[in-house]
Amino acid sequence: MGRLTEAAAAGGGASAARSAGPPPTPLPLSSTSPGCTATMASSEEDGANGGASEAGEEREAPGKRRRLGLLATVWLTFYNIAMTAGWLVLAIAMVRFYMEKGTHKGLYKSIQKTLKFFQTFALLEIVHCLIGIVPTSVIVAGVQVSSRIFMVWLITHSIKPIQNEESVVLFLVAWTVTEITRYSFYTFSLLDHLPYFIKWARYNFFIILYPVGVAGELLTIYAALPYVKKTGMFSIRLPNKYNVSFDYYYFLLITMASYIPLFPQLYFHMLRQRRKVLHGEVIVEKDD
Ligand SMILES: CCCCCCCCCCCCC/C=C/C(=O)SCCNC(=O)CCNC(=O)[C@H](O)C(C)(C)COP(=O)(O)OP(=O)(O)OC[C@H]1O[C@@H](n2cnc3c(N)ncnc32)[C@H](O)[C@@H]1OP(=O)(O)O
Repeated sequence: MGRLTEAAAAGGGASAARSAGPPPTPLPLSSTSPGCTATMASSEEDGANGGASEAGEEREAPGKRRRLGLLATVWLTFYNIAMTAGWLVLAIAMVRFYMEKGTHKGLYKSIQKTLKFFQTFALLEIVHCLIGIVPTSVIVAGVQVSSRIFMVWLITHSIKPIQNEESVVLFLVAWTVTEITRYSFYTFSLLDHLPYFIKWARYNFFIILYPVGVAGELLTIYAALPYVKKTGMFSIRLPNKYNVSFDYYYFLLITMASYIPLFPQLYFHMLRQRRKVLHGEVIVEKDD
């Protein structure tokens, strides 16, 4: 497979880029629903085919979206408004906490309920993709959401001694700014009144916020390692009647290592989306 990048200069953003694009390329992974794409490899596969996922299939997702149109639009509008509001509440709580206390110590504890609620609610993003009401790649959404859920529940919630680390603030701030921008982008897009600065923010902020967030996450996991090793938490030792063993410490090391191949894929995916949406480029996969 060779990659050909064309500047479409259509200026119509993602939707125009989609309609100008060629028929979808067969995907390396089969998808699980008509509206879902299942690869991180190319942006037009992620979004531009609108969900037609198998070779030779007609574009199903646009049809499906039309059929589900009203219900899907109402639900997504509600969902995005709720998520924007949730992350705004979180942002205000963090700013207020810091202004009142002058320290980040105790910040996580004070906002943890809101954070857990809204970040867990974001699992619905995988469902949205699986049922085909958004064309985002299920793998991209899955990696993004599961790494957040992992950070919230299996790291910061479970390992109290690391809750006051500066690195926690780092990823909290990166997540919060990102999500306010992202969900308001979706909301205004659905309402057909997208201010340019929100579109610009959605496809520019991540350039800094993604590495900042990932650095915060990795430093937090790193800070958790000594505690996990000392306590043996979430680990299963032999001998036991099931004859299985699991070491959470090594699991964390493997998770940290998995950022090396996975994060660049997410980052480059976003850079491709940025070129497509802000500069109207069409990225075309062609068979040699
Ligand atoms: C068990 C342990 C697992 C651990 C795994 C470890 C490895 C992890 C490695 C990587 C870790 C990453 C950690 C993340 C950290 C951070 O988040 S730091 C903060 C900065 N973060 C960001 O900037 C995130 C940016 N990334 C993204 O936005 C995502 O990749 C995305 C959320 C999945 C979005 O992907 P994308 O394909 O670009 O989707 P969109 O362009 O947004 O959407 C495509 C179309 O779908 C429509 N749409 C999507 N969602 C909605 C919705 N909720 N409502 C309405 N519409 C939606 C969207 O509008 C697009 O439609 P069109 O405009 O018609 O194209």
